[in-house]
Amino acid sequence: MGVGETIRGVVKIFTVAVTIVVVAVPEGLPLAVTLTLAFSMRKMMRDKALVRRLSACETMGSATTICSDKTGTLTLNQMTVVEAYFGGEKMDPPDNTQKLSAAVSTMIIEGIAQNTSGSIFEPESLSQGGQAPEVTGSPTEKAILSWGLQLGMKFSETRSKSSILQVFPFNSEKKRGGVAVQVGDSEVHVYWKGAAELILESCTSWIDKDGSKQSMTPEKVGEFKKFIEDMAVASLRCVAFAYRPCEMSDVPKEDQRADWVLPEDNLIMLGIVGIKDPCRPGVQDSIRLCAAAGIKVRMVTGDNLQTARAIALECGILTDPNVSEPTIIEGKTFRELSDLEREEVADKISVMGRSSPNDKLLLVKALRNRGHVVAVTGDGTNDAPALHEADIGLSMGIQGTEVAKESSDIIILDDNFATLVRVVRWGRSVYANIQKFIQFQLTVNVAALIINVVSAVSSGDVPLNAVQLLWVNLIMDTLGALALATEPPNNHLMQRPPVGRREPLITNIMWRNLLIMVCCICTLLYSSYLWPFCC
Ligand SMILES: Nc1ncnc2c1ncn2[C@@H]1O[C@H](COP(=O)(O)OP(=O)(O)OP(=O)(O)O)[C@@H](O)[C@H]1O
Ligand SMILES: [Ca+2]
Repeated sequence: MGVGETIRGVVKIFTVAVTIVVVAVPEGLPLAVTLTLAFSMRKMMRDKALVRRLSACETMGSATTICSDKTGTLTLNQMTVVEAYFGGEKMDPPDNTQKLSAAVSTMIIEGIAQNTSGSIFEPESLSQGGQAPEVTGSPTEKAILSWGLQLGMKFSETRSKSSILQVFPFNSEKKRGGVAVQVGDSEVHVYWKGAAELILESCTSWIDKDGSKQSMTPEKVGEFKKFIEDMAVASLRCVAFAYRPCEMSDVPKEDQRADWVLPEDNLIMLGIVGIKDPCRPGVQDSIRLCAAAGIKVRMVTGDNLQTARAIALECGILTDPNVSEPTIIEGKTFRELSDLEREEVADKISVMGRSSPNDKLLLVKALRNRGHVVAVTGDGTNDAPALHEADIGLSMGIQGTEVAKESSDIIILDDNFATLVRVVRWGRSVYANIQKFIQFQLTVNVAALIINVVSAVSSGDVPLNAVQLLWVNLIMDTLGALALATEPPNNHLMQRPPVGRREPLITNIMWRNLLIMVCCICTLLYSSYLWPFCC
């Protein structure tokens, strides 16, 4: 045998090998995955969800549980003060201060105007019947400031009467915010405002409607608690106002004042307000849709447990009003469990009240350890760790802070729970489209592989050479990917359980279809090839 012939033989073996590799590798897959992700990302944008990490679309489709915030996501975030309890009595309507003495009213108004992170813009034309004052700030602050206006508060005037010495801004961890103001030369007032039952615990006395200070007897504590409970059952957010007088001599000098920790014990209770934040319309339907899709929705909120329960009942997360721990649990109780106990309890939790952002993180960790694919919503800066830890972090486009948005995979532009459910639908469609493409591609590849290998072994030659096969692949892959990747979601997708973490991408049914199709294709091709020999 000559050298030329040997080389030709080697080249032939090489081309056959290349041909077999070309048919065996599903080159179209990355194209199809990217196409379907990019396509649904654009569609999701129209549905008010901005995808930051492409693969999150697909992960969202396999989510088994959603831990959702309450405020703004399940509710409208339009808060108004609808109940108030000051001077030891309920005010009816909540802006009726007739029973309160002037001193008490002044104190309440000073507390509202100074102890706030919001602001009020008072247009000058108001006196001539012009525009109404404009209130800005977080929804809770806005509600309280608007209520202050109803009480007759003159915002800038009240603020100019005293000067602020120190501020402790509200945070979700401590659930309270405070301020120290100097009135006159030596008088200092420290105001606190925050989660009602927590503030109540720090109070040792209360202010009567005539302005006299009464000590906080167990009966009175019971009365306050009853009032908080009643408001919470009516799904109101409860915020308490407390106060403590100080002397200028107790306040550190100006150069050390930055480290001054505002005194938070021995407070005097001024009163409590109940803030209504209605459920979003349509939230019930979305939650029902999730239930049908096998996704458990859990509410994690900073609000009082009873308020959380009432809202959860309203929007359908809970159906039985008498559920108990651990279905409905307080953040503190959950925090104090051991890692193992937490994992056991996590599965059962539907509502977590009075939670801090760290509790959210613990819940996400516990659920993930149980094998769940967890989607979490968050808005605050300190929600960032939970958003990071979750399989899919969803931040709020309107209420969310930049930090939360940066840590999230998807931004829900309208803060609405219904959008979240639409994201799940798109996610499932991405997953289904990828599955369809894989099935198509594998069927063709396996059939082509069998035919090529059998021909190569039996005759030493292949039916189509490498270049021809590449052409076929090019056309088939791109068009196939385009067709299958852009298929829109259908309703059937939301009626089956989530795929979760463990389910294989290629299911048994897909293998079965694949085998049947491969058998059909091979039989057809071989019989058409062998037919002339038989006749
Ligand atoms: N600006 C505020 N000043 C004082 N107290 C507040 C303020 N905002 C909220 N609170 C109190 O803190 C509690 C909840 O605070 P937190 O910020 O943790 O919840 P949230 O994030 O607003 O709620 P969610 O988790 O449902 O979105 C409320 O129940 C209320 O009593
Ligand atoms: Ca929150």
